[in-house]
Amino acid sequence: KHLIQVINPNTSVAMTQTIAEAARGVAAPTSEIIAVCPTQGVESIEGHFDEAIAAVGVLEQIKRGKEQGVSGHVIACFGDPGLLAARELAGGPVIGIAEAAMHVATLVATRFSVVTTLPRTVIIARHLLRQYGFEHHCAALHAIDLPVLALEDGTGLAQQKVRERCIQAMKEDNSGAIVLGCGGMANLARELTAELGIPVIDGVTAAVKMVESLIALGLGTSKYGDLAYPNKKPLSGCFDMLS
Ligand SMILES: NC(=O)NC1=NC(=O)NC1=O
Repeated sequence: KHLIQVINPNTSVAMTQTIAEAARGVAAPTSEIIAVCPTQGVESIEGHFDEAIAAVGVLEQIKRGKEQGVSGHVIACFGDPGLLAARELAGGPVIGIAEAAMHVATLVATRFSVVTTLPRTVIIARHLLRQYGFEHHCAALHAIDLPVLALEDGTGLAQQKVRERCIQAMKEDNSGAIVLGCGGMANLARELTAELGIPVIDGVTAAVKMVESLIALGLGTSKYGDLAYPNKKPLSGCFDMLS
C-alpha cells in the first residue's frame, strides 16, 4: 500500500475529520490515507497572516510524513499554504487542493467559478489563479461571507449558503463548473454535482487522485533546481523541529 498524507493546515480536529472522510471516500484500495493537522498554529486560515502561520505547521507535517515513509502529500487548505516550501522538503508529490480543483475544473469545462468562505480570502484564490495560469479559466469568485469554522458548527447554515451560492453562480456566471473553495466543503461536492447538474469540484478528493496518479506514474517532486532539498543550515528556536 502507498501511504498518502493529507494535511489539514489548520488545527481544527473536526475539519481534519471532514477532510479525512472525503479523502478516504475516493482513495484507491492501494492507498492508505494518513490525515493530520499541525500540533500548533491557527484554528482556521482566513487570510495572509493565518497562511504564514499555517505554512510552518505544514512543513512540520511534511517532515513527519517523510519520516513515516509516505509516498505523497496533500495540502488541504484552499490557499495551498506552504506549497512550494513543502515541495522543497518532500521527495514525493505535494498537491494543494486549490491547484487540484482548478486543474480538474479546466478538464471538464471551459470556465469555472469559485465559491469560498470569507470575502477576504478571495484575493488569495485570485493570486493562485495567476500563479497556476488559470486566470482566464475563472469566470468569477464568490464568498458565502461566513467564517471557515461555520462549516463545522453543526447548524448546516454554511452548507446551505454554499448550495445557494453555487446555484446563483451557475445562473449568473455561465460557468460550466464550480470549484469549492475550502477544505471544509469537501463533503458537499457529490451532492451539489447531482443537484445542479454541473461538475462541482472539491480539491481534497481531486488532490488525492492526483497524488495517486503521480505515484502510479513514478513521479515525485523534481529535486533539480529550486525544488531541490533546502540547503543545510542551523535553524534556531522553534524552527529547530524542521532541522
Ligand atoms: N478559503 C478558505 O476557506 N481556506 C481555508 N481555510 C481553512 O482553514 N481551510 C481552508 O480551506
